[in-house]
Amino acid sequence: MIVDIRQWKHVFKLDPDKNISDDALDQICMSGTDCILVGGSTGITFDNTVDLLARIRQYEVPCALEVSNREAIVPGFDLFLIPVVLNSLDPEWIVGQHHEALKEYGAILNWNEVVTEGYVILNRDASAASLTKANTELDLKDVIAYARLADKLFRMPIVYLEYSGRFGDMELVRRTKAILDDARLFYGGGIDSLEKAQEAALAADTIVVGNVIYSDLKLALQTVNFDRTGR
Ligand SMILES: CC(C)=CCC/C(C)=C/CC/C(C)=C/CC/C(C)=C/CC/C(C)=C/CC/C(C)=C/CC/C(C)=C/COP(=O)(O)OP(=O)(O)O
Ligand SMILES: O=P(O)(O)OC[C@@H](O)CO
Ligand SMILES: [Mg+2]
Repeated sequence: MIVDIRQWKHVFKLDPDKNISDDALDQICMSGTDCILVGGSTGITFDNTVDLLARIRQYEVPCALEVSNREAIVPGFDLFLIPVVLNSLDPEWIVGQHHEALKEYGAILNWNEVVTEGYVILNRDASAASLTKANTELDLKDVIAYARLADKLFRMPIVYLEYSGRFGDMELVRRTKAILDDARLFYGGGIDSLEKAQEAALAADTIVVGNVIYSDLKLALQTVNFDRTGR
């Protein structure tokens, strides 16, 4: 399947380390979201990723893997999204893991299926922030410089402002999107209602909805229904 990230406005992120019933998965996959992104920062294994992929593949919705663990690179996804944590203080999460993975997969992978994400993690309480030793004490100028670094210097197709677990600063998101020329701005964190989805969708290009799927499925499903015409 050919998938174009530039068409995505709404994405559900499913965590292979969390349980989801068949009925809930059915509703997520049939919700009208643009893509199911499979990923998480901890507890991701080859087995739980394969299991989730097999279940999602019963549906027509595009399905991408956000690679967070070299042991859990599973073939068969439509696309592979590769996070690079630009504000990590540890090179392991900027190039280290990637370097190791390319020793194994570099010669065989289909580069048309690989998309790099320039992550800026802004919630210091997120597990991804502690795992990657992200410097989350950033002001607007810092974030914009990281966004330009991703967009102009490294020509990454995605800048991802990550507040995982908390709803972020929409003014910062809006101002970051405004300086991007080519990259798409992904926003994720704390979207747990239609109102927040609407607000985030006005500020970013693509909104990512994760945790609320597991805490309140009904509210999660409502996030798909924001007005797409005003942008
Ligand atoms: C044959 C075949 C399968 C071919 C394809 C092979 C392929 C695509 C190879 C890619 C090669 C490559 C360069 C791989 C990169 C390897 C890798 C492990 C990179 C590191 C990625 C990284 C920086 C991970 C750190 C964690 C992170 C930023 C994860 C992103 C997702 C995220 C933030 C999820 C939030 O998680 P959650 O659990 O919800 O967190 P909270 O609890 O805080 O909410
Ligand atoms: O889980 P939430 O807080 O919705 O965040 C979504 C996503 O950005 C996590 O990587
Ligand atoms: Mg999560």
